Amino acid sequence: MNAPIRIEHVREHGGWLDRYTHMSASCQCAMTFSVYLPPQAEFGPVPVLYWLSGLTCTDDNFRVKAGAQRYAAELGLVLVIPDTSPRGSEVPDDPAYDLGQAAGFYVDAERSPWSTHYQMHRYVTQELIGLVEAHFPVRPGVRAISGHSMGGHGALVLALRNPGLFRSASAFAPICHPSACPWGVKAFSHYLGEDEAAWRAWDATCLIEDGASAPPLLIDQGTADEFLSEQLHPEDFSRACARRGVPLTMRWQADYDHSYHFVGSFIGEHLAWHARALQAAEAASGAVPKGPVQERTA
Ligand SMILES: N[C@@H](CCC(=O)N[C@@H](CSC=O)C(=O)NCC(=O)O)C(=O)O
Repeated sequence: MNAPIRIEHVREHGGWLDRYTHMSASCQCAMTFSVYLPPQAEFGPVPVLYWLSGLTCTDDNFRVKAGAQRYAAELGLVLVIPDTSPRGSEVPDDPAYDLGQAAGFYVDAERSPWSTHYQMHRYVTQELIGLVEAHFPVRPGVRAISGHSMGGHGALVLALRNPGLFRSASAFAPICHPSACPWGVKAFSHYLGEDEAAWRAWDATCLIEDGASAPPLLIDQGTADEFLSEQLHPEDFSRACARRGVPLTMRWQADYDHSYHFVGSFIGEHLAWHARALQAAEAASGAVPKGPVQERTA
């Protein structure tokens, strides 16, 4: 595995905010990601949190808008922030903001012309985790995941499809039931095809209904979110979790919208929650953690 090439190096909160590029075998194009290394990482490996961003984002939105690095520095967490899709002139795109580049939906596409490059699930769960654990000061297997909107859907689905890969998962205003909302139906029709039965393996609500096991889950949802009623359906996910006995901390945040003002207001609480969950999971298990190649078969 080739080492990623560092293209930015910025001092922040006593640590370093870096950006890297590398050739991705999964996505068959150059991919960019950011990493925040807290001060504690100078002295040895620390736990890591993967952040997945939403529609229209690159790795930049989270790192400049959420204010997470200050909390990561306090808690001793590495942050890994991938891009939201494959990129480049050779990568198929669509003029709409909710399909194609910046709208990868964290699935492994099965349909032409998308399937050659749009392998974001495999990219994050196998290639990126493998690369991070080979080249950065992270404790192998001590991983959490979080994300916003399309990235919240990604965080839930990656955790549910890959038991043991992440020890905790959280989301801000996630697209909880993509098979039942316009954003998800459009993306899944293009990336996965018209057979809706195949969508269930990429839909957090359906995965819970179909018996997936889950790490500790936390969701924050703003009550003034402009996308809430049409696109997000957190009540479907809550109901499925309740029916299947899956523990979920679902918090309704009065008057918050869908933006990074909302994410930034609660990111510190999410990172602290993950840090506690990672510590508890590490204390509870002496077992060798699972590697990135182990994946739930759909
Ligand atoms: N029509 C809007 C939609 C874009 C948008 O709101 N994107 C959100 C994520 S929505 C679900 O994934 C976002 O994170 N935007 C970036 C930001 O920095 O706020 C539009 O095109 O503007």
